[in-house]
Amino acid sequence: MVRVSIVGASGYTGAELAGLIHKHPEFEIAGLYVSENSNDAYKAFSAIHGQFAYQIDRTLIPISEKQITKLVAECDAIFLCTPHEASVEMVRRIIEAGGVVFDLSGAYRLSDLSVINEYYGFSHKYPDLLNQAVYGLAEWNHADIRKSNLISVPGCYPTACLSALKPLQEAKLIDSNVLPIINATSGVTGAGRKAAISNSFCEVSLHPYGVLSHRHQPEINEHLGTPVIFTPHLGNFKRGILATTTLKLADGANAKQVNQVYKEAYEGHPLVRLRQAWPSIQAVERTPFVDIHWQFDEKTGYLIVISAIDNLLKGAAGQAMQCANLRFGFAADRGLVN
Ligand SMILES: NC(=O)C1=CN([C@@H]2O[C@H](COP(=O)(O)OP(=O)(O)OC[C@H]3O[C@@H](n4cnc5c(N)ncnc54)[C@H](OP(=O)(O)O)[C@@H]3O)[C@@H](O)[C@H]2O)C=CC1
Ligand SMILES: CC(=O)N[C@@H](CCC(=O)OP(=O)(O)O)C(=O)O
Repeated sequence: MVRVSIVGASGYTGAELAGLIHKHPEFEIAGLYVSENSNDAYKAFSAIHGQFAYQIDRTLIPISEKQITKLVAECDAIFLCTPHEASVEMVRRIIEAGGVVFDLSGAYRLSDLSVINEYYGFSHKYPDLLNQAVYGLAEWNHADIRKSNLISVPGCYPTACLSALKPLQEAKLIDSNVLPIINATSGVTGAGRKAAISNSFCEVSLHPYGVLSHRHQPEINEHLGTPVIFTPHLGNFKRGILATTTLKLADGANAKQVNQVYKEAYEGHPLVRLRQAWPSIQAVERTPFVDIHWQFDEKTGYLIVISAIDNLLKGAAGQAMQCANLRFGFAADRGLVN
């Protein structure tokens, strides 16, 4: 069995991951951790996440950045389900101690230090590690994920958007003179478990945020290889993301070519479902899949692509599990689909 520890296990993505590992035939939980001064230190994991009562009988252990190194000797891999700033330092310590880390935060997803500073508001101290990090978009980077000790798991919106757009970009079917426009809506778990006025029950309706300034725009740009306009929205539901992209196809490109590139890109990748109907959040909620469907308008030359994921699964814990499967030599979907 592959023994793994989860830091940030009281949070939403950490809890999902604990659930996935608990039922995985090849992995087992070595330990569940929270921060040094956490209000949840020494509480039972299932006291916070009641769905795991009588299933995952574990205590949340507090851990400091400095103590993280000791985990490396006690398990085969560490998942960081922690805030970006906390991950920066913990990743460095794990890698220096010879460990394997799957970081769910945005700390190691971008390569340009000035872009990190602009969008995350801190200066990154470890440019060498940024170069070493493999971006864990599982269907696209599986060969590198298998060999890496530092896997940076993509953000939730980028997973939905890149899954929809990469087949077209790789096949050069997008008109490079017209930026793809992405409008995406997320459920409130996307913002994490910590209390905030903007995420409280009576404040959430359906509204845009981070317009022209969200950190996922440079993440999509970098890993797609072409700039986009990305506008996120918050919706009044718990989990899921639906992303609608409107883009102009390159001159001469047609519907048949589009169908073919999607088919070829995702042949043999069972967690991507090329649907014959428009995706919905209901169809992906609590599943590890990304659903994609598209339609070409011959009159205007524009293509509409819609993708949907569960932000906590394909957008976070599910994809982290896919990466861990690949890194430890299992099929990408092992333990994720029955
Ligand atoms: N929610 C989502 O849909 C997605 C989230 N992500 C990213 O994944 C990470 C986790 O997100 P999410 O689960 O939503 O966040 P939550 O706020 O729900 O959970 C964060 C967890 O980290 C712990 N934590 C905070 N600071 C530290 C620290 N210094 N050391 C150790 N543990 C710490 C918290 O516990 P405590 O503070 O009590 O110690 C808690 O367990 C974030 O970086 C987020 O950006 C990525 C994709 C999707
Ligand atoms: C609804 C909501 O607030 N969503 C989060 C995205 C969560 C996520 O995937 O992203 P990171 O790992 O990059 O934080 C946001 O917009 O900040």
